[in-house]
Amino acid sequence: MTESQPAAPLAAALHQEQRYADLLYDRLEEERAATAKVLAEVHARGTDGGTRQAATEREALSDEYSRRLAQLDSVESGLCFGRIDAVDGEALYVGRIGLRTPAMDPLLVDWRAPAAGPFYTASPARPSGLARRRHLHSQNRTVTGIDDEILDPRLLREPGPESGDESGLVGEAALLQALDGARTGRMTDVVATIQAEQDRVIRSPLQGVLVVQGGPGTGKTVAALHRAAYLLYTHRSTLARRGVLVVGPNAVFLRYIGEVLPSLGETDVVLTSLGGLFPGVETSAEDTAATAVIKGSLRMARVLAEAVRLHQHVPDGDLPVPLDEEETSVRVPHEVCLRALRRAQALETPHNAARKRFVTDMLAALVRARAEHTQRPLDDEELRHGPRELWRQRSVRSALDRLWPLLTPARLVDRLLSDCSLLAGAAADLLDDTEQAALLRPPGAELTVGDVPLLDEAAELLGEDDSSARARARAARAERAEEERYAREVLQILGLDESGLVEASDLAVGMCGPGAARTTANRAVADRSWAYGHVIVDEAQELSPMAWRMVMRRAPSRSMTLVGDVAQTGNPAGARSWEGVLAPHAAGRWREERLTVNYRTPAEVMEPAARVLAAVSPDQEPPGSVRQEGVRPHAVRCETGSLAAGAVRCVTREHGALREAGGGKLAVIAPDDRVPALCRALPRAATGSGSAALDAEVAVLSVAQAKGLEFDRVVLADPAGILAQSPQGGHDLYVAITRVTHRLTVVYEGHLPEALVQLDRSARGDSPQAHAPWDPDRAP
Ligand SMILES: Nc1ncnc2c1ncn2[C@@H]1O[C@H](COP(=O)(O)OP(=O)(O)OP(=O)(O)O)[C@@H](O)[C@H]1O
Repeated sequence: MTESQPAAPLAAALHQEQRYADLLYDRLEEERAATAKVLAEVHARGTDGGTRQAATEREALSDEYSRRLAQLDSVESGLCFGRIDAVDGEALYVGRIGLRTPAMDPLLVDWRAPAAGPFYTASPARPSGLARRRHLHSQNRTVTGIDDEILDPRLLREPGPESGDESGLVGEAALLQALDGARTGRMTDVVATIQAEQDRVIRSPLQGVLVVQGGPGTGKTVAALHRAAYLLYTHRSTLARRGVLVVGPNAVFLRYIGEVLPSLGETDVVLTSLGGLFPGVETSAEDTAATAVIKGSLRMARVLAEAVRLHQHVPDGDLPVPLDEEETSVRVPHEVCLRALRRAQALETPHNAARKRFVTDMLAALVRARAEHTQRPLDDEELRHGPRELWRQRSVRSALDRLWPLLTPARLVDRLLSDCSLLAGAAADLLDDTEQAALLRPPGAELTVGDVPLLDEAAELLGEDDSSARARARAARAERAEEERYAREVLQILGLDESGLVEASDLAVGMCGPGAARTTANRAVADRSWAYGHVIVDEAQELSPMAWRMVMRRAPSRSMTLVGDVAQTGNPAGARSWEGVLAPHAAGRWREERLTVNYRTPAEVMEPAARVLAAVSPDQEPPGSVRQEGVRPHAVRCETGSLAAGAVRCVTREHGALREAGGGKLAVIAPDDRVPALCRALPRAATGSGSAALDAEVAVLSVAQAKGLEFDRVVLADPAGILAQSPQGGHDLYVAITRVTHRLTVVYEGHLPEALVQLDRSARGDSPQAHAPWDPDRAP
C-alpha cells in the first residue's frame, strides 16, 4: 500500500529526509577524501624502490583503494533510496553502499547486506518485523519525493490509511515510476525497486548451478547483474581472485547492459559474448540455421577428435628421411615408426604434448639409422647430441612434421571445414554427406560464432603449444632484463648506482607501477583455461551443446547462474529444456527459480504475445504484466509489394508521436531477409551489430539482433515472414512482440498469423482462408 501524505506532513518528512541525506553526502565526501589521500600515499611509495614483496603489496593496496574510490564515485547518484522502520521504532537507511560514522555506528546499509533484506522482501502479509517501508526519490543530492508502504498498520507509531493493497509488488509506486521513463538505449540498475522474487534470485547461494527461467521482461538480465554485484560483495575474497564472467548473446547486448555493474560499483567483471569467449577471437558472424545445428551438435566433438587423430600417422612402409648435411637419406623401419606412433598415442595426452614423445622416439631411431648408414660410431656422445643435431636439420623436421604436425586450434578448424577429404575422413560415421556439405567453406573463411566452441574443443584436444609458451617465457625474461638495464641507467643518472640503497631489479618492479598490475579480469580474459569463481550466462537458451562444453570449461566448480527462457529459443541448436542442457554437466546439481512478472511489456501487448506462446510452448505460462499502457497494439495491412513503404509510413507516425512524448527509442523488427530493403527505405535508421543500434532514435533489426533489448515503440514488419524464416519462427515472433514498452504496430502484406489477427480490425471479418491458421510446425 502506498501512503499518500497530506502536504504539511509530507513537507516535514521531506525536510527530515533531506537532512539525513545531507549527513550521508558529507560522510561520503569524507570517505572519498580519506581514500584518495591513502591512495596518493601508496602511489608515492611506489617510486621509492624497496623489495619486490613490498612492490607487490603496494600493487594490492593500490588496487584496493582505487576500487574503493571508483565505488565511492559511482554511488553519488541515488546514494540512499530507502528506509525501513522496524516495529520497535528503529529506522535503517538502505543505499548503494554501506557508510558508518567515524565511531563506526551504521549510517547507511549496503543494499546487499543481510540487514537490507527486508527492504526487498517484506509485505503486508509477511512484514518481517517492519512497520513501514519508505522509498526515497532524489535528483542529484536533493530528496524530491517519498513513497511509503505501511506494512503493519497496527504497529506503526504514526498510523497511515488502511491498506487494501494486494498487488504483491514491493514499492509499487516507486516501481511504476521507475518503469515509466522513456528508453535510453542502456539498461540501468534497479537497486531501489528489486522485487521479492528477483531478490530470491539475487541472494541465492553461490554454490551450484542456478537456473532462472522467466518470460520476456521479467528482469532475468537485470537480476543476474545484481546477483553478480551481490556475490562480489558477499564472497569478495573468493571471487576477487577467480573473477566473475558474464556471457551475453552478442556485442550490442553487452553494450546495452554494460553500465549496470559499474553503476553498482563493480568494474572487475568480465563481460563477453559467445563470439569473444576464445582469447584472440571476436566474431559476430552467424552460420545458416542448418550449419549452426551441425556445428552445435555434440557429434562435432568426436569429429574434431578424429580430425586430430588423422594428423598422427606413419607411412605404410619404411620412412625415408633426407639429411641436409650428408646429401643422403636414411630409412627408419616401418615397425619402428609404428612403435613410436603407438607409444605417443598411448599417453592419451593432448596432441601437441604427445608429439614431443613421438619426435623424441623418432629422432633416437634416426640417430641409429644414420649411424648404421654412415658407419658412424654409436657412442654416448652421439646418443646424447645426435637427436638435437638432427632436429636442427630442416629436412628432418619437415619429415617428422608431416607425420605428427604441431597444430593450432585455428589451423585445425580451418582445415577441417575447408578440406573435404579431411572432413570426410573425420566425419565418416558421424555426419552424412549433406551435413558435411553444409559445413564446407573456402580455406581462411571468416570465423563464425558457431566456430568458437569448435576452436575451444580443438584447443582442449591439442593442448598448450609448449614451444610458444617457452617463447613467451623467453620474451618475458628479455623484457625483464631490458627493464633492469633501463633501471640501472636511471640509477646511474641519479648517482645512486653504487649507493646500495636501491637495487636495479627492485626499481624495475617499481617502475612498472601499480597501473602495470593486471587485474583479475585482465588476466582471465587472456587465459583460455582460466577457471572463474562464478559464471553467469544470459539468454542461456541460445547456447548449443558445443557452446555449453566451452562455457562449462570456464566454470569447473559449477558455480553458475544461467538465465533464459526456453520459450524464446531462436537458435535451432539451442535449448528445449534446462534438464536437457544440464544433464551432461551438472546432473542433480542444479536448481531452478522462476520469475513470473513482466515489467516491460504492457498487458495490452502481452495478450497477443500469450496467444503466440500458447502455440509454440503450450507448457509455458506467459508472465503477467505489471502495467497497462492504455494503448492497444494494432496491425496495418499493405498492398502486396509495398511492405517497405507501409513500414516507412508507420515509422514516420510512431516516431513523430515518440518525439512529441519527449523522446525514446523505436525499433523496426523484421525477418532477416526483409532487413536490407527496410534499411534502404529508412536510410537514417541505424542497423546491425554496432552500438548505433542502441543510440539511434530509430533502428531496423532482425529478431536475433533485438533479442534481450527493449524499445518504447516497435514496428513489427511481416510477422508471417518471421514465422517462416526458421524452425524456431514461432519463438522468434514471441521475442519480437515482447520487445516493446509502450506501443506495438504490426505492418504486413498478405495475411496475419492467427495469433495476431485480432490486431487488425479490418481483417477480423475476413474469410478464414485470408488468414490461414498458424501451425508452428508448418510455415504459413
Ligand atoms: N525490479 C525492477 N525495477 C525496475 N525495473 C525493472 C525491474 N525488473 C525489471 N525491470 C525492467 O524491466 C525491463 C526488462 O528487464 P530484463 O531485460 O532484465 O528482462 P528479461 O527477463 O531479461 O527480458 P527478456 O527475456 O525479454 O530479454 C528492463 O527495463 C528492466 O530494467
